[in-house]
Amino acid sequence: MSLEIVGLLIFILLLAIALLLFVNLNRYRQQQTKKMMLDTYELILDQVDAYIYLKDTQCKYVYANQLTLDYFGVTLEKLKGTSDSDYFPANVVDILHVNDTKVLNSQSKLSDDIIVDTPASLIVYHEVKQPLYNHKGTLIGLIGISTDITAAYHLRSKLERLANTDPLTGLFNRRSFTSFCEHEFFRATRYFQPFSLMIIDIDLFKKVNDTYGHLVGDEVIKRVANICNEHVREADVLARIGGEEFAILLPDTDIDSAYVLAERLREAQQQYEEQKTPSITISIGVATLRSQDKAFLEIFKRADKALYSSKNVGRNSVNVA
Ligand SMILES: Nc1nc2c(ncn2[C@@H]2O[C@H](COP(=O)(O)OP(=O)(O)OP(=O)(O)O)[C@@H](O)[C@H]2O)c(=O)[nH]1
Repeated sequence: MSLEIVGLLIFILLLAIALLLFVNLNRYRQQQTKKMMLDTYELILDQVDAYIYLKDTQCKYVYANQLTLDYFGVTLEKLKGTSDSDYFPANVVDILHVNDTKVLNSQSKLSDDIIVDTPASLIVYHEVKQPLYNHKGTLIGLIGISTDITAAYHLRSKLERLANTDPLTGLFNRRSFTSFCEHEFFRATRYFQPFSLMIIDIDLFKKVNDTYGHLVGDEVIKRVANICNEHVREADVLARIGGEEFAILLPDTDIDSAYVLAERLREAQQQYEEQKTPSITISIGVATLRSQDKAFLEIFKRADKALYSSKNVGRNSVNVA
């Protein structure tokens, strides 16, 4: 072999080595860039104030960001292959599993509020879950993002309570009472069950205010609210529906039983007031659901008419319409 050929072969070999090095270096650079990008994404996900996680199609965890890992008290390695039953109480696991299955089966997005109520705490999460696909478009699991909405939940509950209750007595107000009654009207008519209604009014209350002042009047209102409260059963709904006017919704109660309850309440109030100054009495109107009633308002109007009759016969009495 001539010297030129050997030289040429060495040159080709060196060129091939250089090319190989170049390709490998490029591949290495690409891998490094990819790793840096992944590290950056992980860093970002770990700093997001939300629980982010991936589950496979068997609902087993494959990834979770740092906030989730801290909450579960595990490392990423330990998390892999575990499921919700390792971290949540049984009732919560059931709900989470239903949601996961829905997302995987329907392959569509789902959002829900989850209440995790344990003896130690009550935490509310808003979770959004959606199916996860690989590059080929095959379903490989789901991605979930949960945010802690406990503070908003408490605020919403408080606002709801404020909107539905009377501040003086803590009883339901007229608005919420009406909605309970309308619901009960449809339930009772649908299942052919009885229900009755009592409207209770403090007698000559204007005189109490005029003689003793509004603060004493308010105390009297609270007294009546307390006596009513002591006489209602668990299923009954007691509300303050006006200034000195109360109402009790009595599910599964016919007119005779409602009358007996109303008489008992009137007597109890009278007895309680014997030693009080001012000493008040109450009048009550009672009505019950009739087959021809088309709306709750018809029962309410009859109970109001019965109350009017109680006032007309000299107050401190119960009447039925
Ligand atoms: N203290 C107090 N008084 C109230 C409140 N809401 C309404 N009232 C008063 O309740 C009184 C109701 O008076 P009326 O409707 O004339 O009835 P009444 O004096 O009870 O007479 P009868 O119902 O016919 O027995 C009015 O003086 C109202 O100002 C309240 O929250 N606190």
